[in-house]
Amino acid sequence: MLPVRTSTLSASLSMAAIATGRRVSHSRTLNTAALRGAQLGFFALPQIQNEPMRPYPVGSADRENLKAAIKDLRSELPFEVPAVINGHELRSTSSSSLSHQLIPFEHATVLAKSHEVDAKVVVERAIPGALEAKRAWETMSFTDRASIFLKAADLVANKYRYKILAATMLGQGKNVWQAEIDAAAELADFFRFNVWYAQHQIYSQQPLSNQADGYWNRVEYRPLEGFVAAVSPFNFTAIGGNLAGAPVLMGNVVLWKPSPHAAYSNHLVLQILREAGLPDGVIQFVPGPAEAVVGAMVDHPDFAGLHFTGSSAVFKGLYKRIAGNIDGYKNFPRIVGETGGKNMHFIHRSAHVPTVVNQTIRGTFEYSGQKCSATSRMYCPDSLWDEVKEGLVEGVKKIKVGPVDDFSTFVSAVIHKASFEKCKSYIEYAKAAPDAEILVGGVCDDSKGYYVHPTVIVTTNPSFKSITEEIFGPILTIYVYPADKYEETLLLADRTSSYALTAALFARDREAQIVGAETLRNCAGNFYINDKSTGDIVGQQPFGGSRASGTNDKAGAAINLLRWVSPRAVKENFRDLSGYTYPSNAAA
Ligand SMILES: NC(=O)c1ccc[n+]([C@@H]2O[C@H](COP(=O)([O-])OP(=O)(O)OC[C@H]3O[C@@H](n4cnc5c(N)ncnc54)[C@H](O)[C@@H]3O)[C@@H](O)[C@H]2O)c1
Ligand SMILES: N[C@@H](CCC=O)C(=O)O
Repeated sequence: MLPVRTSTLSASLSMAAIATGRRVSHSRTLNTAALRGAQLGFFALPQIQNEPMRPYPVGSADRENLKAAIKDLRSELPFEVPAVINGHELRSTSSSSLSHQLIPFEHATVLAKSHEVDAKVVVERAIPGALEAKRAWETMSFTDRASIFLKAADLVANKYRYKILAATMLGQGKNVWQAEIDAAAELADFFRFNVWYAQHQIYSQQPLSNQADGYWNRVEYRPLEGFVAAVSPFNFTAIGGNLAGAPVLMGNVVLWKPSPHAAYSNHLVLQILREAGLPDGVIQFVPGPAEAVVGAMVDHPDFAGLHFTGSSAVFKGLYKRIAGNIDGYKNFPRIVGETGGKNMHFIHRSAHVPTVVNQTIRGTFEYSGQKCSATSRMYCPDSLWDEVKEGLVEGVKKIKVGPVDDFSTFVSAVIHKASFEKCKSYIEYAKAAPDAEILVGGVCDDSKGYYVHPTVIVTTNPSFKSITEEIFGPILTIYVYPADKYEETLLLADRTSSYALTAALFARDREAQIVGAETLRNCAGNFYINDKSTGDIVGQQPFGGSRASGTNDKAGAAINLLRWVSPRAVKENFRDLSGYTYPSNAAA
C-alpha cells in the first residue's frame, strides 16, 4: 500500500463561528493554505501563437537530431511504462498485468510494456489520491496552473521535441511530418491555447450589468466536484495530453486511462507535465484493462465527467453505463466524447482536378487513414471522373509504403493486428462484391508490419458497406454521380452515414459552394471548401462533430473548457440593511 499524503489544508474561515452567529473578529490570522492563491496583479499572458512546424529537410540539424533520438529509443527497447498514482510509479510483479505496445511496422519488436492496474487500485488508491490532491490544486492561482502548462508546451517544443516525435513515430507508426503535426505542434498548441481561452474567454467573462449601487456581481468558474475520467485513443499523442490536460487546467483532477497502443508517448506527456510542475495526484495515470478500469471510474459516486476520444461504439457503451448510474452520483456528470467519422470529399463539376486529386491522396492516406477526420468516401461527377481516376491511380501507385524510420515513407503500417484484419475484410468484401471494384491497391501484408497498401474502391451502390461504415485505415470508396444531379447527390451523401465529423466540398463555382455548404450543414462539425477533410489546427479550426461522431464540444476551444467548470455567481452587498419593508409599503 502506498503512503497516503495527508493534506495540510484547513478551512480559512471558522464555519462554526458563523453558524452560531457569534461576532467574528475582524482581524484574523490566515493560514498558509489561504495564501496559496494570492495573486498580486492581473497578468497579461505571453503571446500565444501556433507552434511553428519544422520541415526536417535533408542535411538539417533537426533531421539528424531526430534520427539520433530514434536510434537512442531503439537502443533502450523495450521500455517499461508504469502506472503513476499520487506521484508514485506502480509496477506490477505479475507478467499477466503487462500489456505490450508493439512497433506497428515491425511487430516482432516490443516498444513498451505497460504495468496495468485493476479496478481495485482505481477505487482504493487512484480516486482517493486524486480527491486529496484536488484540495490544493483547485485553490492554486490560475497564473500558477497556467504557467505549468505554458512551461510544458515549451518543454514539448524544445527539450523533448525529438524524443516525443521519436516515441510517436515508433509507437504509433507516424512518419516524421505526421508526428511533427501531432506530438510537437498540436500538443504544444493545446497547452498554450487552452491557457489563452481560459483567461480571455472564460475567467474574464463576467456579468454585463454591475451598475447597482452598493453591489458587486461576479462569476467564478469552479472546477467540478469530484474527478474527471480521461480516456484516450491511440492515434494522437496530443489528444491524450488534451483529454487529461484541459480539465486539469480548469482546476480539476483527472484519472487518465491511455490507449495501450500509445502508452509510451502518453506516459512521456505525463512526465513532461510533471517536470513542468504538475503536483502529484492531479493526473493519475492508470493503464489497464479498459472496461474494468474505466468502468470503476464511471461507477464511482465522485465521478464528475468523462473526457473521451475513441470509437462511437465504446462511447455509446460508456454513455449508457453513466445513464444507468445516474441516481448514484452527486452531480449530473459532464459527458464529452469525440468519436468516429465517415468523412467525404464532395466534388462539383467546377472543381480544379489536380487539387481534388492531391488533397484526396493526402486526406485519405496520411497516417494510413487513421485520423478520425481522414477522407474515406468521395462523390465525383461523371464529367470529371476520367481525369480524377487517372490522377488518383497514378498518384496512389507512387505512394511510398514502408517503415517510418525511413524518412521517405509516406504511408506506413496500421496500428495493430485487429485493425489490419478489419481493413483486409473490407478489401476482400469489395473484391467479391458485384457492385464494386478495386481501382488501385488492395494488397495487405502483415509478415513484418501491419501493412495495408493505399486502396481505392469504386462502387455503383451509394449504400455500399465501405462507403457507409468507418474503417479507420487507408481505404477510399468512390461513388460516381451524374454531374447534373448535384443537389440530389448532396442530399444522398448527407443521409448515407450516421457520422457527422468532417466534410470537404471542392467547387470553384460560388453558387455550388453555397448550395453545398447549406445542404451539408448538419453532416460535419468541420467543413472545408477546396481543402482536404483533415488537418485542423488548434486556434484556427476548433474540432469535433455531431450525430454519431460525438458531442461536438470542440477540442482546442473555450467550448470544451467550459464543460469542466461549474460557474458560481456571487453577489456581494456592501451596505447594511436596516429594515425589511419596501418604500411602496409606506402608508399614504
Ligand atoms: N472525433 C475525434 O476527435 C477523434 C479523434 C481521434 C480518434 N477518434 C476515433 O477513435 C477511434 C480510433 O481510436 P481507438 O482505436 O483508440 O478507439 P477505441 O474506442 O478502441 O479506444 C479508445 C479508448 O477507449 C478505451 N476502451 C476500449 N474499450 C473500452 C470499453 N469497453 N470501456 C471503456 N474504455 C474502452 C481504449 O482502451 C482507449 O483508451 C476511431 O473511431 C476514431 O474515429 C476520434
Ligand atoms: N486533428 C485531427 C483530427 C483528430 C482525429 O484523429 C485532424 O487533423 O483533423
